[in-house]
Amino acid sequence: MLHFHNHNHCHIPLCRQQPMKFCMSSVFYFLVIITIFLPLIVADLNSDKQALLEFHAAVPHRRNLNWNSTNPICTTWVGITCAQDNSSVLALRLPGVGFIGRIPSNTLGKLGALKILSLRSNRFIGDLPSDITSLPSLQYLYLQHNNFTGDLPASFSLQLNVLDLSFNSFTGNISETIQNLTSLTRLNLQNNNLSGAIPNLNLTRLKQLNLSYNQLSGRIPSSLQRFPSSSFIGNSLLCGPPLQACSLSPSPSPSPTFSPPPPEFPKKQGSKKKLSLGVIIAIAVGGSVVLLLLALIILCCCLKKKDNGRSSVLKGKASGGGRSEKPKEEFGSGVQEPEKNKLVFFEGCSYNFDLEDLLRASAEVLGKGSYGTAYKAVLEESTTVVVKRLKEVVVGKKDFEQQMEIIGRVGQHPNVVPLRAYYYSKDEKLLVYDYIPGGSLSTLLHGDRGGGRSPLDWESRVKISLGIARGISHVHSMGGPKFTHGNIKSSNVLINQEHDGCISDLGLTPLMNVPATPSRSVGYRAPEVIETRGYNLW
Ligand SMILES: Nc1ncnc2c1ncn2[C@@H]1O[C@H](COP(=O)(O)OP(=O)(O)OP(=O)(O)O)[C@@H](O)[C@H]1O
Repeated sequence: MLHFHNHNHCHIPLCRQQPMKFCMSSVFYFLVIITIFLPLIVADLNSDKQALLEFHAAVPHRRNLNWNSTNPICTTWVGITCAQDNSSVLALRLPGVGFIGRIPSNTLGKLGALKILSLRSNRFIGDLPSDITSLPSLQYLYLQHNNFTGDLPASFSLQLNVLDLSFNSFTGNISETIQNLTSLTRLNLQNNNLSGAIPNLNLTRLKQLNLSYNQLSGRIPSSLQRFPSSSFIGNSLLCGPPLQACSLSPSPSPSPTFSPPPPEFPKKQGSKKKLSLGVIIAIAVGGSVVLLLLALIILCCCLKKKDNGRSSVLKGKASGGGRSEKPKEEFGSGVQEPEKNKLVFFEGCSYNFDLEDLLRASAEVLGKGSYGTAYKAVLEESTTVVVKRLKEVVVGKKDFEQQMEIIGRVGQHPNVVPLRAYYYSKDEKLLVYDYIPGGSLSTLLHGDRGGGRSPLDWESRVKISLGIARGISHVHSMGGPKFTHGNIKSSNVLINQEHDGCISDLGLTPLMNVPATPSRSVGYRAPEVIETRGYNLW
């Protein structure tokens, strides 16, 4: 790269003839190279840092990001992921941190190695600088749920894998340049003000497309007809499969072939028949009955919807496909004051999402326990957590927070599943744990009773039991004299990557209105002694 040998000053014969001079000139060139190129090696991170500081200074925000020029960027700055050798910033994830305002160009657009940019759920306004969308290494761009305006940028990084600009106020056409994004797997532009025709996007890797709720018009290109109608609904001027067929005659005069025939009203003049009184009464009675039935059905639907309203938290995206509802509508009173009711993260937790992100995540029910329902929630790439939705919490906010503080502190042990965050409001109490992919000891022992199941060997049982014992011992030594796990059973023992047992769900009993099991709150008793409902013997 340096092409040192091309510089005629130090070709080999000369060096042989003048060894001393050669040495001196070598040292000189070496120093020159170091002086010139060493700063270039670290320049990447420094220039990234500078660009981030400029962005930070220019855009007001609510949450403290700890972006202090004296702190190391890769380890202390919130939302930053660096390359392994700390040479550059690879990901910037700052969803829901309360940014308000425009993104100035020449700030984030200078992060030359950036692969992931997530600025979802903030309050950005104005144009999206094109230097961001065309960042050369950018693969994932999440800018949904902001208030960007102006035309969609026309230049995009050719590496883009995911482009989500949904729920903004972008105007203008969808640029044909999107056709060049051959790596694109997900394109979400729903709920903007985009207009014009959809370009023919022959993108074979594209798996998810959402252009719904814009003002797009014309025929859906054949290359996109493989997507469901939910990808296009809410664009009244759009036609062709999978939506309704296009009218062949665009002229205002209705075409006899393709326009629906006008409704046939009885002609006053032409009709000479008069209805008898009996028929009129029958129609009136029948009509009233139908109306009454309709009213009843609507009432039932409304009541059912209201009932399901609260339990729709975290279910919203589980089915995928259609237009996603705004979480505030789903969540009801629990998020009416987002400033006050926020997720509380414990110290040392590297997660960086907020309540809205959590509610928007696709979720799957893991199971319903005595304390509530556990969901597996998949946030952005590589972030999977378990959200436990507590029911029948009987203590007030202060006691709840105190107990959380103890659980958070006690959970710092390899054999305890750590509680990462919690959320408390009048109507909603959520706990966020790491997702442990190994599943529970209960499933390991009792799950899949098909013929092919081999029982858990003794070595594993001993290892898991020792892990549980270490976890419990730690809980007792750290939690103080009154703090116990309170609900030890095999579904609350999860198997970590080292095939070790980790206890979860500790310390919840004092919060709940669980059926009276007298000895639970005062200390550990074997589950088969105190458990009044079904239990698993291991
Ligand atoms: N952090 C986690 N990672 C993976 N799976 C989990 C996690 N937490 C809970 N689970 C699993 O989710 C399911 C439901 O768990 P949950 O704790 O809600 O109910 P439970 O353990 O059956 O009863 P209880 O509410 O009395 O603890 C269980 O199968 C459990 O093993």
